[in-house]
Amino acid sequence: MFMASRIQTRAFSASARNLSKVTVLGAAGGIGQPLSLLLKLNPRVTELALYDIRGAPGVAADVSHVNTKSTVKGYDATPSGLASALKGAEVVLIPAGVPRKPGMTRDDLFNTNASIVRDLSKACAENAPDANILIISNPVNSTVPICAEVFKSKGVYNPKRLFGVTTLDVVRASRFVAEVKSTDPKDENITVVGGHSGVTIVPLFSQSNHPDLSSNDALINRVQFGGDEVVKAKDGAGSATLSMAMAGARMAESVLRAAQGEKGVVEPTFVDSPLYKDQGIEFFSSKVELGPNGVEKVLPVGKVDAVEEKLLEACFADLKKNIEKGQKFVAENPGN
Ligand SMILES: NC(=O)c1ccc[n+]([C@@H]2O[C@H](COP(=O)([O-])OP(=O)(O)OC[C@H]3O[C@@H](n4cnc5c(N)ncnc54)[C@H](O)[C@@H]3O)[C@@H](O)[C@H]2O)c1
Ligand SMILES: O=C(O)C[C@H](O)C(=O)O
Repeated sequence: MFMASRIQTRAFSASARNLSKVTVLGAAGGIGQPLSLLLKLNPRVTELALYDIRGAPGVAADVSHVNTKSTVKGYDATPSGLASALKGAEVVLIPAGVPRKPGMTRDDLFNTNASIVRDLSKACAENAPDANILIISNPVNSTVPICAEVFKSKGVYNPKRLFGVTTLDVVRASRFVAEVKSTDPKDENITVVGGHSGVTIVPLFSQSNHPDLSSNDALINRVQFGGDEVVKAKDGAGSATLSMAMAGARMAESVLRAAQGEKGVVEPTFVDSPLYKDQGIEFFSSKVELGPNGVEKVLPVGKVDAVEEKLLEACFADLKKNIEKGQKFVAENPGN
């Protein structure tokens, strides 16, 4: 009887039993705090683990008073604190790192954020090798390949479990289109593919309810450089945090829905992708069907028009460089 119940318990994954530990690395930051709050409000999250190099216990104490069922714990900024925050996690969100100031590109963050993401990825590979890793830290086009290289070096790389969070690009696209067309953003489903910076962000309006918008240069530019609007308005105090928290929480919710057995969950995300590997592009953001094992299926980009064809060409050139820069960084700077 005892043996039978043990075997039965093991037969169900934590997710199938709806026990989901979610960890945020960089939890005390501009994104980390509202993201932690939104995760605390998500009934799919049963345990919330918050880690930062400063301030995570305080954020955890605060968020823990929200009267939802999940437990919340803030971890000390020590290697053992980080390891404990990660052990048993099903989803790890990483918004750790510095944000842009006006005049900077996301690539200008590389020198600081590459080593932060490398070191946190190492901790993930060692303590939560089977977790779904959701990378928010910029430049996403390079930090996701950095994480992949670290997992490979530890022999635990599973391309189905690594996601660059590009949700904010589709959130913005649907909002901006709704402003132009006087519609409700919830009815606007805009596909955005490529990467997450400048011209690597490619909206495919020809596939939307408004194919005419694919010749609207101002709108294309707004989607590609939407992040700059916020950086400029914050005037040195950082970049998007609140809209990003919403987008990150949506991505985490989708991963958990799929993990808990829901079929047909589709999100745009920057993943190890077969779509343009023949052109040397190893990672690409497109619609991805999620499942209990992470990436279930990378969906094709579909039909694009002549304008979008040109946008994709410009995207490929930059994206390839960004990806290779991340891979080279880990090869030359493996860290401890
Ligand atoms: N993917 C996207 O769409 C998207 C959107 C917005 C911002 N971002 C990026 O997210 C990152 C964070 O932005 P923010 O506004 O929250 O910045 P922030 O400076 O407000 O917060 C970053 C947090 O990371 C923490 N941190 C730094 N190094 C760490 C480490 N080694 N381990 C754990 N925590 C560490 C800091 O202490 C800080 O609390 C930036 O790189 C930004 O460019 C990405
Ligand atoms: O613009 C930034 O630097 C932050 C983020 O990538 C965004 O798109 O808002």
